[in-house]
Amino acid sequence: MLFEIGERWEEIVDSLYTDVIITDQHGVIVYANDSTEYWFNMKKEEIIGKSVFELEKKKVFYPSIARLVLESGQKQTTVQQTRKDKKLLVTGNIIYDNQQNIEYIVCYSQDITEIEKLKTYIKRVENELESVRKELQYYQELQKEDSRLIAKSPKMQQVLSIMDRVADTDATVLLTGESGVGKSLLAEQLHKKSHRKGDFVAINCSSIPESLIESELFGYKPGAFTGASQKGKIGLVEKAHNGTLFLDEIGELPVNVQAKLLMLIQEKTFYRIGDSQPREVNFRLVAATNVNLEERIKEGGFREDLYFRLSVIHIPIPPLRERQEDLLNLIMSLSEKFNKQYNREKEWTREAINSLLLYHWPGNVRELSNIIERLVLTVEESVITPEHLPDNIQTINIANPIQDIGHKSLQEIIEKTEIQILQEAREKYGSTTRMAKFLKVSQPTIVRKLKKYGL
Ligand SMILES: Nc1ncnc2c1ncn2[C@@H]1O[C@H](COP(=O)(O)OP(=O)(O)OP(=O)(O)O)[C@@H](O)[C@H]1O
Repeated sequence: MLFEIGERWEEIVDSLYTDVIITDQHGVIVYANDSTEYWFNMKKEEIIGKSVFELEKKKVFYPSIARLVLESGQKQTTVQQTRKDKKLLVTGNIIYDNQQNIEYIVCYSQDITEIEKLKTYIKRVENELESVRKELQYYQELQKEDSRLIAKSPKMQQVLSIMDRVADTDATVLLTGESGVGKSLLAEQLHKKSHRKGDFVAINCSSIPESLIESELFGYKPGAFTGASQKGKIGLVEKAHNGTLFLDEIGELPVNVQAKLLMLIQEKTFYRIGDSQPREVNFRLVAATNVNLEERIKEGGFREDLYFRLSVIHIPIPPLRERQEDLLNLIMSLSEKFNKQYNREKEWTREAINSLLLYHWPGNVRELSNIIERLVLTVEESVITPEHLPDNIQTINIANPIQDIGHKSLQEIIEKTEIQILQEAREKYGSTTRMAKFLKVSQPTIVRKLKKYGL
């Protein structure tokens, strides 16, 4: 038996949470259910008899769905904003008379305020997630670089702490130190930590012929000189725009180019060769050298004013022999690197490592890296022993150290011998208490010495 709605249909429609509005063919509201009062903040009696055009104008709701239906002549759905700041998904449907003319428009809606809020929230969270992801990626990259850089010794920690403090400034940095101490690697680190958008552009001033260095740095205008490219050339200075320009071996820069570099640092402008138009650039300058620039100045090979400009932040990098604490880590990390690179699984005897630890490394990390690479690559046996090491890297014979003095100072020999004895005592006795008893010193002395040598 069919359910008889009869006159109770109004009661039923009023009980809906959804608002229902019916207009005539002119957009005049002829019916509104109870929910309408809540959504539009108006009494039903105020709504009924009003034109949707008028209510739309007063922003009771916007846009009017009935208007959209009347204008298009067909069913419409849209998102509507009410004056209670709600968002409704409204649909307007047409009821035709017998002649197929529009008789009524029935409009009903669904509250999507929460969905819209949720959408905005999800969008915001997605954006935040994206920026966190980017930041994480940045720090992972940095950590990858950091893990390449072994710098646990107090002296290197001091270097890193100065670098951290100046990284995001524009200050020019001068890195000095013997060849192979890691100046280029540190310059690259400085760029990474600087958050500069541009590239890290490096040039080794000693590896480019004097006649070419100016055009390499500053570029030239098309056809600027005989043999110049017809297209002209962008110099490294321009390539480093918004980034870092690293001038390695700055002591080798020809004096005439030094003058141009000085102008560039002071005025942030330069001229391409053959060009009369000044160009502006913004970069961070990092320079490095293993020569004594002050002596170069005295000899007339380096401009003093440029030196003062370059050394705003002067960071001396200590030689490897002054960072004994890093040595073992470097040996381990470099052999892991080359084992991986050449698909080898070479191991070291304790004696071979001892010999490396006792050597004074005049060529610094580069020399250490070259030797480890060569040994990992060329030793046939799976274990590297002292016999595989180059002749100049030999353990000091404790029984007769005088034979192995070479060019070492007494202090160096004492330190290296002490390291060797400490290592052997630890191997044999294990605990610092037993080591102290055997070596006839106090246990705190043993602890202090182990710490001093990073053992
Ligand atoms: N602290 C370190 N940790 C790991 N690797 C290092 C470290 N220092 C230097 N190296 C490595 O040693 C090699 C030499 O370093 P780098 O070229 O930076 O030295 P440099 O001081 O710039 O030398 P030069 O004055 O001859 O240009 C590079 O392969 C570099 O990656």
